[in-house]
Amino acid sequence: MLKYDKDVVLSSRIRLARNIKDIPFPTVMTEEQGRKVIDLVRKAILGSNTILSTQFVEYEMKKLTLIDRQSLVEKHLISPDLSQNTKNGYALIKDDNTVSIMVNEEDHLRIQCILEGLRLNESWDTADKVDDLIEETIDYAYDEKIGYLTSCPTNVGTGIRASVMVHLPALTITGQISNILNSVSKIGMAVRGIYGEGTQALGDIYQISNQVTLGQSEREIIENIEGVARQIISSERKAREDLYKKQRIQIEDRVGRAFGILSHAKVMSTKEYMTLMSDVRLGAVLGILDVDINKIDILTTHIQPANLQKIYGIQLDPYERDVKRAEYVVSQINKNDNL
Ligand SMILES: Nc1ncnc2c1ncn2[C@@H]1O[C@H](COP(=O)(O)OP(=O)(O)OP(=O)(O)O)[C@@H](O)[C@H]1O
Repeated sequence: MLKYDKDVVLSSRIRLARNIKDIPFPTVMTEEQGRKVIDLVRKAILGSNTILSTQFVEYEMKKLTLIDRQSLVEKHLISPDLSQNTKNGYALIKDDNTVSIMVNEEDHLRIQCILEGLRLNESWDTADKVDDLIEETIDYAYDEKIGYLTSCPTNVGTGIRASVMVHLPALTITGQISNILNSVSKIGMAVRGIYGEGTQALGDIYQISNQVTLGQSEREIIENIEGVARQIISSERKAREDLYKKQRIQIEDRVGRAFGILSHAKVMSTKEYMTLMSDVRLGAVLGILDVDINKIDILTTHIQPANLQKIYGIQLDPYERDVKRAEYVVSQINKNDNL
């Protein structure tokens, strides 16, 4: 069994939405108020007397190139929305990339902690600590009865979104996926694509999170998502086992073909990579291929458009990117010790 159920769960994320008392929400605040929010958050973290003050790096959206901002999105360190806010968007990101504090997104603060595998409780503990540190110097907009006040009513209360990013190739191949996702939606969970709201589920990867933030404690919300994640993990594992038992040749053929293309292609779009990667990841978990899934997951981040251009250090048009992507994937796949 893989550590933290990584055969199915790529990562766990906790994010907290917070606003500062007496400053209007980002949608209606002035530029000066936006600046003030940044100053307060900087002081709360970088000016604190804790080890955290030395571990965070600041990123001001307006000072970053489009590729740099896009790369942060591709690494899940900031949201697509924040990357587009070149007026007063700002982020503090921990040097090990596990914690990001997004400033002037939909709310003044979005604190997120992402860890590999199924580790929602650990992510919560970390996000909670950062939240407490900020609260030492900042007064949050908080109502005794309702809880934390947020820009969008769906986040009011605890302001928490707990999510898991899951890889579900076998449920997809066997056609059980729509039933599973429908039942998940029916019990009040949101199902999103790999880059969050409004994005596609590329590579059979889905993000499942809570919709409700009010009337339940943070721990209860986390327990619910964890419970759903555990059920999905066991359904996916069962589907993988059944599939491999009943259609051994077909699965080996599918995995082998995907690996063949990934190791020999000359031109490859992100979408094609994601489809093939899903089969190779499945093949690795089933033991058909001797490939480390941690390395596949790193490769999946590296081949995204902005990250690829950062790796090559040049700006590339879409076709050039497809050529370089194929070149990069082939070099990494064939580097056996590395993959
Ligand atoms: N479990 C996860 N692992 C890695 N990244 C995640 C995970 N869940 C969400 N993300 C990333 O966080 C970013 C924001 O996602 P999303 O829009 O779903 O969340 P949100 O900011 O909490 O939502 P909202 O603004 O709707 O309240 C996206 O880039 C998404 O890929």
